[in-house]
Amino acid sequence: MADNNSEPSAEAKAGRPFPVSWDQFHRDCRALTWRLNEVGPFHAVVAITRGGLVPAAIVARELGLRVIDTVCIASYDHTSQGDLQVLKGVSADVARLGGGTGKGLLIVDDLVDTGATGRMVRQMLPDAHFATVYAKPKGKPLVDTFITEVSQDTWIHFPWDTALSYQPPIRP
Ligand SMILES: O=P(O)(O)OC[C@H]1O[C@H](OP(=O)(O)OP(=O)(O)O)[C@H](O)[C@@H]1O
Ligand code: HPA
Ligand SMILES: [Mg+2]
Repeated sequence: MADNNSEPSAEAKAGRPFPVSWDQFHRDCRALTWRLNEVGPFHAVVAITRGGLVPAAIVARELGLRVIDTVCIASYDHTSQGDLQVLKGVSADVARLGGGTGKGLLIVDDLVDTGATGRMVRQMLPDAHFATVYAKPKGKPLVDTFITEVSQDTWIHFPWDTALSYQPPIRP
């Protein structure tokens, strides 16, 4: 935390860190796919970029899906949430596969936090199945299938955003 007169650091604002390794992420994606396998079959995967690209690749591999589209949305600059920007919507081919409402399509993202991103994609594809690997309580009602819930004051550190570094001992 910074001194009394200045803003708390981004890390402090983000609360508890929850680091996720590549191994853990892969295992959680596989667990998600086992659940999705009970719900499908799906015509195609729609990944919410960029974070959804990594689980979408793993889920698509496990479910034997080769049609993968993206919805490109940006809102966070590291831990600061800004206005949502839709940079690209669903492609015409995949929208047609989902009959215009997303029926039979699988939307994948790494997590829901406030739910703002998920809400926007649900408006585009109301009948699609929405899956995330992690969910915080505010966003959870928007998701059809997820694997791990973390508290709202937790910040998930994904392996593609982090690197191994020295940690000082708890007792100096
Ligand atoms: O539920 P919300 O509060 O909307 O937050 C969740 C979204 O935030 C992150 O994306 P971000 O906008 O950081 O872009 P990125 O995927 O490119 O990192 C994350 O990947 C989710 O898509
Ligand atoms: O907890 C989070 N971790 C990484 N990116 C995020 N975007 C929204 N919430 C998070
Ligand atoms: Mg994202």
